[in-house]
Amino acid sequence: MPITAFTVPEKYSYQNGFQSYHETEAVKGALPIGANSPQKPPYGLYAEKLSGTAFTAPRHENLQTWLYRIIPAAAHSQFVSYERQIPGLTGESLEDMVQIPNQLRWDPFEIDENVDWLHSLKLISGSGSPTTKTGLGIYIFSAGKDMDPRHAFYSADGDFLIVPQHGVLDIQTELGHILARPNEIVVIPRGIRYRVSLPDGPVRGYILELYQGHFQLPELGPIGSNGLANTRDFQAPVAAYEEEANAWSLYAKFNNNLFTAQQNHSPFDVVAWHGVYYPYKYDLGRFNVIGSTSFDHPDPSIYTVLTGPSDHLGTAIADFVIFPPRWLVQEDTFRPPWYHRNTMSEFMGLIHGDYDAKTGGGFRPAGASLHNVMSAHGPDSSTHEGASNSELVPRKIGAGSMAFMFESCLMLGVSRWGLKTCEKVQSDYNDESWVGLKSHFRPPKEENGKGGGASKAV
Ligand SMILES: O=C(O)Cc1cc(O)ccc1O
Ligand SMILES: [Fe+2]
Repeated sequence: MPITAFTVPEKYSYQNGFQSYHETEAVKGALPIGANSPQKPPYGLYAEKLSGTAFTAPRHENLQTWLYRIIPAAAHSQFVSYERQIPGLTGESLEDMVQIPNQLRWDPFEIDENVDWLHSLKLISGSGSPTTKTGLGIYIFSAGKDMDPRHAFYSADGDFLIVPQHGVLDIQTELGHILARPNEIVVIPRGIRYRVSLPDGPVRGYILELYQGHFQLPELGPIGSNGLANTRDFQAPVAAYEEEANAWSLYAKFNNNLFTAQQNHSPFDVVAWHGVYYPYKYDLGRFNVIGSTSFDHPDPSIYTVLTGPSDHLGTAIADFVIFPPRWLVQEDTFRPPWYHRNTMSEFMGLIHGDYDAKTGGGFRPAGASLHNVMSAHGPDSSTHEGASNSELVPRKIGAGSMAFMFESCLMLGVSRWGLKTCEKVQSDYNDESWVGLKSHFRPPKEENGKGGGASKAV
């Protein structure tokens, strides 16, 4: 169910709509009328353009926003390499990742209470490169401290799709405030500066960074004009600003390295903005689930919330797919996911509850799994046993659960941190899940010594 019974302070006000043209002003009259860059913008503000696509991108893809701010973003010292190492982020690189066909599963990642959001980012998997704006990166975060009140961060590498698993993220962005709780997601597009504090204690979760393009809503095809994640349920912040002449540090993630620069004014000084390039959040409880009401288990693409398309229609660099609570009613059907091998790779996480393909207990909230290109997988043996014998009455599954998948057309590499340093890889994943699967093959008895081409194994 959507999050409804939660009162939020007024600073968290939102405007609704996915890639809708929004305009918002924290001070009435701060937006110029009928022009973007007048000789003197209202109230002595500077006009600044933020481009999320090429200037010349076609209109339906073009993502730009005009900001009206107290001091331009350019007013900072030169960036220098950030000397402090962030284990699992700096020092890891997409080029050094290993590609292996093994099915991988991770125990839950622990919360590190000693670090803030920025210092908690761990690159676990990915493919491509931010330098060529290709592919994606997958990160784990777990933090127990607010970011310093005068630190701000941005990634030049791509769009962050943040999946909180534990705790509340208070995200102050240049374009306004966003509060994100587990079962909600936040997208912070490339370049937007923000600061994360933790109003409710430690946090943990997953991030998909799209180095290429931007997230879109999937096509609905024969589903029609509504369904899945509905456009109006995406929420963008309203303009909020502060004016502060103190010493600030700015951190930039640039090809997965960190750089820092200094400035003497708050980066959160945008008084008004208008455009279609902005951060937003979405409550996964609002997802309208479509499913089979006759027979067979459908492809999980029916659960796609957002897609990061490649240049090939229907093939994603990264799909964000969820497995919400839903009714299963199919007749004469093996209802959990089938056994399969997929040309796409599948990285999965669990926000809370359980996942219907893995009842054996090894896939736990805050853990993860990776089934790479053509790596065979499917229900574990206990799930197979249960689902092949259960009475097929209508059944609600996943109450209180939310699993998700980052699905990519690319072969995903795994970082040194992901494979070794984190010490969470389960060595018994195959044994626990599939190696014990038994043969149930009972061919009909041969009549007159004829028929059947089966050879007997010796
Ligand atoms: O492997 C998985 O658990 C994810 C998945 C779910 C499903 O319902 C169908 C295919 C699929 O890859
Ligand atoms: Fe799968």
